[in-house]
Amino acid sequence: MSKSKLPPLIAPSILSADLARLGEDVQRVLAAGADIVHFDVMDNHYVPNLTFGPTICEALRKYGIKAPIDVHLMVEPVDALAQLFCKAGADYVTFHPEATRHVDRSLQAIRDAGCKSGLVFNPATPLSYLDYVMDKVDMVLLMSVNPGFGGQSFLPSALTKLAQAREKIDAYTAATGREVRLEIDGGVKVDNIGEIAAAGADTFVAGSAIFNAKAYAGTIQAMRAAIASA
Ligand SMILES: O=C(CO)[C@@H](O)[C@H](O)COP(=O)(O)O
Repeated sequence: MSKSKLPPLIAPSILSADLARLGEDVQRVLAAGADIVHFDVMDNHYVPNLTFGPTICEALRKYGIKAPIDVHLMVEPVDALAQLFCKAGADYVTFHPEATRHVDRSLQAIRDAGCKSGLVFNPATPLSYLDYVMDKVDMVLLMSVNPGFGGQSFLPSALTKLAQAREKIDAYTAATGREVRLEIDGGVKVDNIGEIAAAGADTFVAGSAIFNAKAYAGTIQAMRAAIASA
């Protein structure tokens, strides 16, 4: 197992934010030290839950949120919504490869729209998709829960998969010089983030662990300390 050489990014998932005061809550979590905003888009079709669309992303930009917005599409089909999120101010747009017919084309379309692109892997989705499209991927997102809901427990099998993804990304970076982020999402807490970092993640989505904490800054600092000592 090897750690990533990229600086770690803490990405609070707004699924667990105070949705009645979203702009304010996102500003608070960024002021507390978060790096990027993780935006979980659910369509009640690809996953059995329904959240927010591009208008909310646009509203956060209008409210003054300047941090990168990392949109995780749990939707099927992918392409039309991906385009709308790029127009609405997203920086990263990631999607599940099995939710689109043409993975390569969907990745390219996101890049053409000016965003960074990425693929998301459910616990049982094979990483082999990456072997064919790594040149068009800026972010690999591994789900450590089955997607659809916040507050679930981290699946330990994700640690092995993280190490496998780390190996693929490191080999790719060594051959091309291009960096690809490795993000983990689901059940990430202060007490397991160290072993998650040691397995190779560099971008850490945390919803309930941050937004349900009384002190956002204390939780984010504790996460950074655990990552640093992993
Ligand atoms: O995408 C998802 C769930 O589908 C995640 O982003 C969760 O929202 C993370 O929440 P916690 O497990 O950290 O509470």
